Amino acid sequence: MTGTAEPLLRIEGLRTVFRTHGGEIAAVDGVDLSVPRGRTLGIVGESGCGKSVLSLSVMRLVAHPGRVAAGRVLLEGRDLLQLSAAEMRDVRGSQVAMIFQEPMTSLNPVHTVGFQITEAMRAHDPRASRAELRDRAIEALKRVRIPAPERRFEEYPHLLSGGMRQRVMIAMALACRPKLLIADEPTTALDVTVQAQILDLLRDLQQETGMSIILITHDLGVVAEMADEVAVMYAGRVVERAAAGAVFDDPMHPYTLGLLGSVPRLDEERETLLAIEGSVPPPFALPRGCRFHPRCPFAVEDCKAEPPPLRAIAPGHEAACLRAPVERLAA
Ligand SMILES: Nc1ncnc2c1ncn2[C@@H]1O[C@H](COP(=O)(O)OP(=O)(O)OP(=O)(O)O)[C@@H](O)[C@H]1O
Repeated sequence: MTGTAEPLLRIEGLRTVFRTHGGEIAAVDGVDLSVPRGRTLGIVGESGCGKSVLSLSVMRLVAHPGRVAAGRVLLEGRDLLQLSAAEMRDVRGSQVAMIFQEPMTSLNPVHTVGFQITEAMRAHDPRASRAELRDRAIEALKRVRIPAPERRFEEYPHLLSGGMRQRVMIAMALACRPKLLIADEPTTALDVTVQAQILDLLRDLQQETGMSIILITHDLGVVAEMADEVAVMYAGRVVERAAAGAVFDDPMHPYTLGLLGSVPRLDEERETLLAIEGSVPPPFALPRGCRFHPRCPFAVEDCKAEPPPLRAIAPGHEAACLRAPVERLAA
């Protein structure tokens, strides 16, 4: 990753497992990542590759029968996995906040928007008066560019459009000025125009506040627009990691090439592939060796032996592939 300054968040050797009838499975299996201050890390990969479990692990919100089995999640050097439940509650919202794909499931339909924002604020500042909280909540609605915030404050969530609901969620998430915002598919449920508005808003808010963002998405267009750094996940592991420009211009892992819908050719033009065949194997049916090898057009016998570690292929650009960079393989 670029930059030498200490990152805001460093994830080391994270492993999150679920107990199932067939035994314990690892949905996140040895992930190392870092998020620089004020920057956006995009985490991409197909459905089921472990993106959401990774973010829930950072928030310590993995529900039973799941648990974080190993690793460290260092926020400014402090390991969140070692905090007491009370300390972690304090970190959530005040230092790290999260927004999800479908805001309606996170907003309570029986309470007004204002009530929900002020309750979230009260949890972190129990001594604030009602009037103070109201003012702050309206301020928070203004920050996310919600028109007529005083009126919206009194309304119930179902009266708002999907885009407005996501703005309310962002307002709640940012109310306590977190240093890190985790956005899990924040625009997936929205139509394209609204999607662009929400991404613009997140970018503006990042400029204003200097917060870091982890943006989780299966949409490479969103990542291209937003991310400074990109981590590509496959079957619970990071398979490629670099500055966003490098991942898009010079992808080195065959899976990334597949996601980008392109294969390298001698004349350096890209030829479109319809899709990578097959799907992400579930954690209980992982192939030996490289987890991508059954779907990989470049796989050789050695790929079936050991899982390849992430290694630097170019400065600041890592890939977990014996054959990387695969551009060379086209020659
Ligand atoms: N409660 C659970 N019990 C067992 N396995 C689980 C549980 N929750 C998630 N998993 C497994 O963990 C793996 C990763 O899931 P995760 O939701 O993180 O993927 P994702 O990349 O975020 O996909 P999506 O975009 O569909 O949410 C999946 O194979 C899933 O089956």
